[in-house]
Amino acid sequence: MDALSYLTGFGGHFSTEAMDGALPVGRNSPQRPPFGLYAEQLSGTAFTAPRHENRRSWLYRMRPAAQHGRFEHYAGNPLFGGGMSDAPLPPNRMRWGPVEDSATGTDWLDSMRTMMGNGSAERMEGVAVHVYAADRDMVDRVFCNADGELLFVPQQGSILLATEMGRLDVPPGHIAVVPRGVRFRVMLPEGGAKGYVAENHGALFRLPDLGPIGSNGLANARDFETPVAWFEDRDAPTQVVQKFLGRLWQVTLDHSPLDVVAWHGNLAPYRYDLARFNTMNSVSYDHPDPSIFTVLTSPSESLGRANADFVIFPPRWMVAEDTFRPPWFHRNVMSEAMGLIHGAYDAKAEGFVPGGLSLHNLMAGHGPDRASWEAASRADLKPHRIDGTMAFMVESCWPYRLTDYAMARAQDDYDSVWNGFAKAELPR
Ligand SMILES: O=C(O)Cc1cc(O)ccc1O
Ligand SMILES: [Fe+2]
Repeated sequence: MDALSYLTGFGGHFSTEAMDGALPVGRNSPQRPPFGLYAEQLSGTAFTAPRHENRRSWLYRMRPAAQHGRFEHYAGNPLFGGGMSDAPLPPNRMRWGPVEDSATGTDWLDSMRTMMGNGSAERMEGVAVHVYAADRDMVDRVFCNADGELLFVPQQGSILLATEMGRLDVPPGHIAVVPRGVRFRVMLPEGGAKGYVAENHGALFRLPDLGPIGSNGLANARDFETPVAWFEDRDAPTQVVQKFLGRLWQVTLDHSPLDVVAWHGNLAPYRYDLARFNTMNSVSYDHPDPSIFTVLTSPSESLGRANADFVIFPPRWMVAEDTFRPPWFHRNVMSEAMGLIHGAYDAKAEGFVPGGLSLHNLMAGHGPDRASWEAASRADLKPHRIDGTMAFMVESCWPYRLTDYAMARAQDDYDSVWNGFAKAELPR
């Protein structure tokens, strides 16, 4: 397939048409849109959200999205959504091995497994973390999430997201966000794909404020890429599976709903190459709080307290003097889900592997494992480059609960990575 085209900028007001003359000019809803297309507004924020937060787009499509029958329960994947475990959640540190393969012939949708989540789709706050391992394209069907926007973090295999608003290539090392309600299909490379998906029920992801950093840095707005309009004119039965309030529902259309010929607005899918992140770090002493690595943030209603922060641990120089350079020991009021795309993470010498996942819920004591602590406490503090690695964290102000699926698969010996620290010797 030819290289796909993108429009650049975060949250910009884009206009794009896949056919000349399809996009109405000067008004959103003309009496008769070009070619008999149907105008449809898709909103991501309340109509009355302040202008700087207001996100919506106008779609010009071959049939109205309203033209569909009754949704019925979809039984194809009980591990996606479906609620958290009723068993009491212990305050333990938790860790999981790499995403397990699915049965041969499983597409992205049926391979999705919900690991943890907080808040509620119904109250429109909180975040969930899912994993996928698929080896088959979605054929004659699309997915739609009414419960929030989806942030894809591919770990193995480049995925193609064919959405109502255009197509995105998303290789490992990139992330992509599909807005709530936008229908899409996931296409896979030879050999399949694995990865993580963070589902944001709350306020839309945005770039964090930069404060004293100034007007540039971290993820720069110009590096976000939104697809140009693309559509398929396909009169064949197409199943739409929709997640709504944590359950999966299905309806079959007689056509592909990926039939948006033109659109304009500031609510759209986007992708971002994590290698473009302009990483900041200490050039004097001490290890900064990981908020310095925030790519995207979804605020809660309390100032400075994120519903979800998407944070990365990218390659970077470590130069701090007289400093324990890896993450310190800590107990946080925020809760931390972490994954590893590739390489090794500087606080865990062993056991946190690419494709794996960890959870440190609020007040769980954690930080460097003993091997990392010993190495870093004795290291010669020359400038050192952490290379060939990309870990990420979905940090939330609400503690995560686990699904039964995740509970059953947690490593049972994770606590032991903090065994055997020698007692401090006080002067007598
Ligand atoms: O726990 C972790 O590994 C994530 C983390 C990284 C860091 O650099 C500082 C604090 C923190 O929670
Ligand atoms: Fe932490």
